[in-house]
Amino acid sequence: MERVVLVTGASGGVGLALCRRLLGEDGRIHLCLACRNAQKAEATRDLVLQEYPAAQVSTVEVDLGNLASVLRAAQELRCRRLLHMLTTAEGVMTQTDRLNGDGLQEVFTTNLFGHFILIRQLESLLCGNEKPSRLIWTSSSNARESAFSLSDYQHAKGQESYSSSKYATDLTSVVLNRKFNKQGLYSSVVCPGLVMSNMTFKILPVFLWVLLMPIMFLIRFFAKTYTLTPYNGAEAHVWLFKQKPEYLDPLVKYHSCTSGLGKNFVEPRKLDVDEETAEKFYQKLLELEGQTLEKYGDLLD
Ligand SMILES: NC(=O)C1=CN([C@@H]2O[C@H](COP(=O)(O)OP(=O)(O)OC[C@H]3O[C@@H](n4cnc5c(N)ncnc54)[C@H](OP(=O)(O)O)[C@@H]3O)[C@@H](O)[C@H]2O)C=CC1
Ligand SMILES: CC(C)CCC[C@@H](C)[C@H]1CC[C@H]2C3=C(CC[C@]12C)[C@@]1(C)CCC(=O)C[C@@H]1CC3
Repeated sequence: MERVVLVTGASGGVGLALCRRLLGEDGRIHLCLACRNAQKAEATRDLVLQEYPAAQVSTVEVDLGNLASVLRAAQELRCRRLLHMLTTAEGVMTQTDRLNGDGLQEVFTTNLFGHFILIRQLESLLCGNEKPSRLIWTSSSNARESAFSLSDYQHAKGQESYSSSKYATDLTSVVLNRKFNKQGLYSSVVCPGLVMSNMTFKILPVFLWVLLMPIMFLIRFFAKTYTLTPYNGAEAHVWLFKQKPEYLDPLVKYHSCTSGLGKNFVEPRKLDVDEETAEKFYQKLLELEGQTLEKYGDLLD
């Protein structure tokens, strides 16, 4: 049976590189590109098919920062009936987090809660299959406990919404394993390292990064997480794709690394999470999910 792999944030950066690399690893997979914009999704599909003309590639439109869009996408995916792996590679990092149309913090929703709802809505496809299914969350080395607080888990009050959302991602993955491993669903978190992408181009302009490139190649001899290209950044995702999920440690983050001479490898590092906090946070996510489903009852089957 073909394996169906859904990649969010597939239109650029690590997500697009991951799509290409997965097809290079296994041309028999069915790749589903999840993008927030239908035109971009089609353009990405064309790009991937140019490289792998025989590949099975479909698209689904989903804005992960918009819960109605997430529920509609889940409905559509449920109709397609199969899903074996979901990997997140979308993300927003901004100094000015704000409320979205659902009245939730944008960074929290896009980086975590939209995916949480998507996964919960796709539970029937992901759980109880003959072979284990898997989730791969793109987290970050920037996930910091100090940025996260249970009382303000959407990070409405602080200035570190990105770090908070990534820490929340790590917590969620730990609990998802506890709840769903028995049903054959396994979750892992990865960090792509420092990658030149639209995200980093918002921190410094492209020309500055280009000027800094020789320095960064030198730094890479000492800092292995300077992966620099999206291709290298997707190393940990691709490595996980090839592992048996039931043998992975749920309390580990898998870091994409690149040596000074450009060789890619994966480094597992223990997650800095308190399991009790993780469980409490998960209960809060369930509460928020309840409110969301009540609000959007018309989008449920
Ligand atoms: N770059 C880096 O150094 C690091 C990145 N990461 C993480 O890696 C992941 C990928 O980042 P990277 O490839 O660098 O970033 P990019 O900005 O290049 O790519 C982000 C992708 O997410 C999509 N996206 C953004 N917002 C939404 C949304 N609301 N709904 C659906 N899709 C959305 C973008 O789509 P569109 O094309 O429409 O904008 C794009 O395809 C992120 O989770 C990021 O946090 C972690 C550590 C370091
Ligand atoms: C090459 C250096 C001489 C100059 C670069 C300095 C900084 C702009 C970068 C150093 C470490 C980077 C980093 C990120 C952004 C850019 C830096 C601060 C991230 C925060 C990007 C998003 C993440 O998820 C984690 C990254 C950690 C490292």
